[in-house]
Amino acid sequence: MARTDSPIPTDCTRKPMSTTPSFDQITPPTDGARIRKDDDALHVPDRPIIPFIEGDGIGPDIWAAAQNVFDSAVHHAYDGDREIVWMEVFAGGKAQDEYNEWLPQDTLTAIEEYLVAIKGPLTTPVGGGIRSLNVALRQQLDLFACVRPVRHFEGVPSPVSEPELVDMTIFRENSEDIYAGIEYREGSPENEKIKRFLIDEMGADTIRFPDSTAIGVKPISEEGTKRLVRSAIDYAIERGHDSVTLVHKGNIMKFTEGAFRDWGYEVAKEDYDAEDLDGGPWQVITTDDGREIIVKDVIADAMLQQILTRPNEYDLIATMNLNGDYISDALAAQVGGIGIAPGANINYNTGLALFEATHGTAPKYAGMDKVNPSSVILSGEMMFRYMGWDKAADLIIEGLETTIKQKRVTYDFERNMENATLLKCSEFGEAIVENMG
Ligand SMILES: NC(=O)C1=CN([C@@H]2O[C@H](COP(=O)(O)OP(=O)(O)OC[C@H]3O[C@@H](n4cnc5c(N)ncnc54)[C@H](OP(=O)(O)O)[C@@H]3O)[C@@H](O)[C@H]2O)C=CC1
Ligand SMILES: O=C(O)CCC(=O)C(=O)O
Ligand SMILES: [Mg+2]
Repeated sequence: MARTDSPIPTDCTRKPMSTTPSFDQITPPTDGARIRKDDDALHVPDRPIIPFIEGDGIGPDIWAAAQNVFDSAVHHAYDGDREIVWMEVFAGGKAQDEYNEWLPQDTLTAIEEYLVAIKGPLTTPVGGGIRSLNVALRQQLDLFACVRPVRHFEGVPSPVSEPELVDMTIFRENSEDIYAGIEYREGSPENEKIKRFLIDEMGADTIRFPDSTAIGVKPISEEGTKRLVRSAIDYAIERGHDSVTLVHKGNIMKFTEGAFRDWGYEVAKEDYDAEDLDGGPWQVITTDDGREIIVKDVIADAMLQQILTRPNEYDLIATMNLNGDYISDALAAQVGGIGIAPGANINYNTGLALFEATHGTAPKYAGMDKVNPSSVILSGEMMFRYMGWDKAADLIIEGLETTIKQKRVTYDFERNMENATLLKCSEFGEAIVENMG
């Protein structure tokens, strides 16, 4: 049985609202209009204002190549009747320069007001310094689903023998888990306090080295789990997928990851009238048009083996934040690497969506015009589909597929391909444009 509240249908005909949000330092463009959502539909004007964050490290290189592809795809698809009105907003290094802050309020306001945005990667130091700006954006905007489709493009070199069998979409819970940042440094008074509480009051007797232990907390909630699993099931219903796999390590983390599994099955039963498959716990949902969607579960370590040995048995994956982070890079490697792995951070209730590449800032390649821009380009392709601009999205896929088949590729593919032509990041973007339609 299908719920009706998402994925969000689009309506490209309605007139935009006229109110303009106020900013400290940004002047919004006057020649575009806002995307907005009401009555569960996304309303996209012909000249939508879309905020973008260029990103750190390789961000400026891949953004320049991608923006060229996006503008060309829209122009080719709609012959000048539609156009993206880009609005730069700041986070990371560039925000330090512009605002002397890592994540200015202007940026959060812009994404909230304009509803659909796209970003490049942002740097996060390990072991100290600022907490992740990527995670902060997801948490502060409550973008609870990180949606990462992974599939193979013909001709892309891969470390596995049948990469074409990989066609999965990861729904990674984006707002909870150890990413909540509740952790206490070894030796700090807070750490001591929490350790004493655990040992003296809660009877914890398995902290192996209590005098030198850092502590982290892993919050997993019923609400957080259920809204994520609901989004995955709705997506499966809407797009014709045949299974949703709940991935967890519930045998060890019984009350967090184990509860994720149980709450996931509860959603299937309570919201979609699912029935036990062969006595359970697997569930089967029958959609309004008579299709069957299996909701099943796999333990996370086994899943990392299964995606290599039986990739064709998996379709949509719903999992918690850390598992999703690991699985998305591992799966991306099977289809050619994180240079070609797109993603989106979405709140399916509010419609707010921030599209972004799966990879990071790859600092050793920054400014070299070298890396593969496909990840952010395909994130834009997802963005166009989300907006209902499928013709532009189709042109991007056509341009990318043809360019790869011509063996004109960036270093990451060229090093593993016979007789390929090595292109710079910008040249690869231009080749995609040449090959559109
Ligand atoms: N969402 C985000 O903004 C994310 C940010 N980060 C942050 O990025 C920084 C660097 O992280 P790091 O762990 O080095 O991971 P990265 O993803 O930045 O890079 C790791 C490796 O992946 C390959 N790679 C990455 N991007 C591309 C690309 N576009 N084209 C081709 N190959 C690519 C390169 O491999 P090779 O050298 O083998 O070719 C690169 O050395 C950290 O601060 C991290 O926190 C990390 C992940 C996501
Ligand atoms: O925020 C970061 O630095 C890492 C994020 C990350 O790895 C991801 O989004 O997959
Ligand atoms: Mg990651």
